Amino acid sequence: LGGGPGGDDDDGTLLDLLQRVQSEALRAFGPRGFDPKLYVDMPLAAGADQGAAAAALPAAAGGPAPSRGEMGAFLARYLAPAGSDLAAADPPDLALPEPRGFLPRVQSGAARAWAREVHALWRNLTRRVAPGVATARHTLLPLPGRAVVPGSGYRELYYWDSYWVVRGLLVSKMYETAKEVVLNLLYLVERYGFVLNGARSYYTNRSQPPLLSSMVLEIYSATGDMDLVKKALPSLLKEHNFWMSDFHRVVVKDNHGQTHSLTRYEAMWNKPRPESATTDEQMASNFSSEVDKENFYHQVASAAESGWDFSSRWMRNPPNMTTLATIVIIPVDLNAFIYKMERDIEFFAELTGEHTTSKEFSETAKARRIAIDSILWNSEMEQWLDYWLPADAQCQGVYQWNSKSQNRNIFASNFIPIWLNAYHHSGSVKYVNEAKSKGVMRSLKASGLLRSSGIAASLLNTGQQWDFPNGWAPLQHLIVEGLVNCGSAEAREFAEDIATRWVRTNYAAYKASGVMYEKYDVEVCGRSGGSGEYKHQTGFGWSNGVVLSFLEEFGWPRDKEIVCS
Ligand SMILES: OC[C@H]1O[C@H](O[C@H]2O[C@H](CO)[C@@H](O)[C@H](O)[C@H]2O)[C@H](O)[C@@H](O)[C@@H]1O
Repeated sequence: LGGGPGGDDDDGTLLDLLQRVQSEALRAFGPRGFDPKLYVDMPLAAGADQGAAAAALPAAAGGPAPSRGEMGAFLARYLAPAGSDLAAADPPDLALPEPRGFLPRVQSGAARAWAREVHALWRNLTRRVAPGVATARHTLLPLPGRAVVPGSGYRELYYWDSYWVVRGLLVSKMYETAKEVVLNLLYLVERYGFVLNGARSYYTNRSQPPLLSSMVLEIYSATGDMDLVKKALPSLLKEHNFWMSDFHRVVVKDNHGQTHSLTRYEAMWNKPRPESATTDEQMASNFSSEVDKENFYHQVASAAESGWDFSSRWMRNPPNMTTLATIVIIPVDLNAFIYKMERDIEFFAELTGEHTTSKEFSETAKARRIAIDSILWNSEMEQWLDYWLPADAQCQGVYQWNSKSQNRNIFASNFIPIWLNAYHHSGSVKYVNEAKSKGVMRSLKASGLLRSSGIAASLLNTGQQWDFPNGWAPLQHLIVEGLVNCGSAEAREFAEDIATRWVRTNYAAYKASGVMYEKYDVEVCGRSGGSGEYKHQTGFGWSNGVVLSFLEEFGWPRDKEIVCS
């Protein structure tokens, strides 16, 4: 733990320096509006020397706080602005005002005008890492191609965000840019053995929800690009190995004596997250022993690997953040994503003539499907539930399944496996059959998650951002697409209803503020989401991708109102 597989030792010292800068900046500028990530994203200024910067840092911890002026002078002299090592890059395939064949079923003038604006936003989010960026002077990692970033303070490429970015780029017919995004992620797998949380040296200790194979599949389905499939397959096998590693793997024995392998999130890190070190250290001050602090940091970084950072989903005692227990939880969504990855690999291997691999992955996927159904499905609630291992689990042994260990709290993730419907390349096998889909739909309708402006992440308002009343674009999309793929008219109608609520709130917020948000408050149409450890972000890659996908899937008739109802 603590190293990160990138092994960029020289970068460790740069990060040490930037973390010290972060804590001194907090002392100098105060907590109001403080953005800890800003400081670890700063490159060394041209000509500045790291040793000299370390020596010149205004105050040593424990001494008097530097003044605002001293801190400002230090930053100006030794560090360059965050983001200055990324250049804006015109996407080669952004046709303005709209590409040929764009959203043919969007007939409402208001919806269409807005969709064009969202389409144009890809230009603001496309970047290229500046030439010569190297880890000795930058925490930004070099990438081979253009990156599409989420927005605001998220100025680098992110893993799971990229899936919805790619979906949106495909609606925008930006096939070349979509492929470049994916080639960057494949490069990260080749360089680090897995896709990093994001393209920064401080993200080398963890991944994010694994959706790379899904991105390749989407691009292949839109373009028939076999070159991409051939290039991707070896990296996908490598990525699969990463998720199958001993530390991610958990074995549970069901009540019939059958053992099942499933997967959990676990970061290779037990220190404060550099991008939020001041926050993590403050929370860890509730623990007196070093061991407890390290365990806490480990749970925090593992929650960040889940993409749900942070949520009552990972807390033993919500809303108490110090009770995070991420690594003893077998998450529903992670296992659904890996099942999908296994099916995709099966398909790609078949396409490229690697029949043995294809067969092997067909078997692996079948075993995971049985595991998900045996350990995570709850037939009484008609949802899939996260499974909690014993508190002291090292996850090395075999755990006996116990119905009481399923977490009965309601989260949007409990419904994500319906997304697996009809994603089998054969198109004929549904992950969830008709009767089960009906049950899941019934359960979702009764869950309390669906509010006037979309699906909430959870029912609990903890002040964390992946909890009530926040709704997130990826969660709406996975559920809506899952419902569409159920195949029944009733499911499609329900899906369209959720999509309509979501599009309206995104539209209203955009009209009021001119920006797309990272998340929205599902209780109030047009209100962005709040809470959590950082201030709200705009831009925003996955929100743009999801509204474009919804508009493509359902269209927007001339007479359908787009303003909040
Ligand atoms: O800086 C704090 C944390 O921020 C990231 O998480 C959030 O933004 C990501 C980019 O949009 C998104 O993928 C994630 O789901 C959000 O919760 C980052 O991924 C974390 O690792 C980081 O600690």
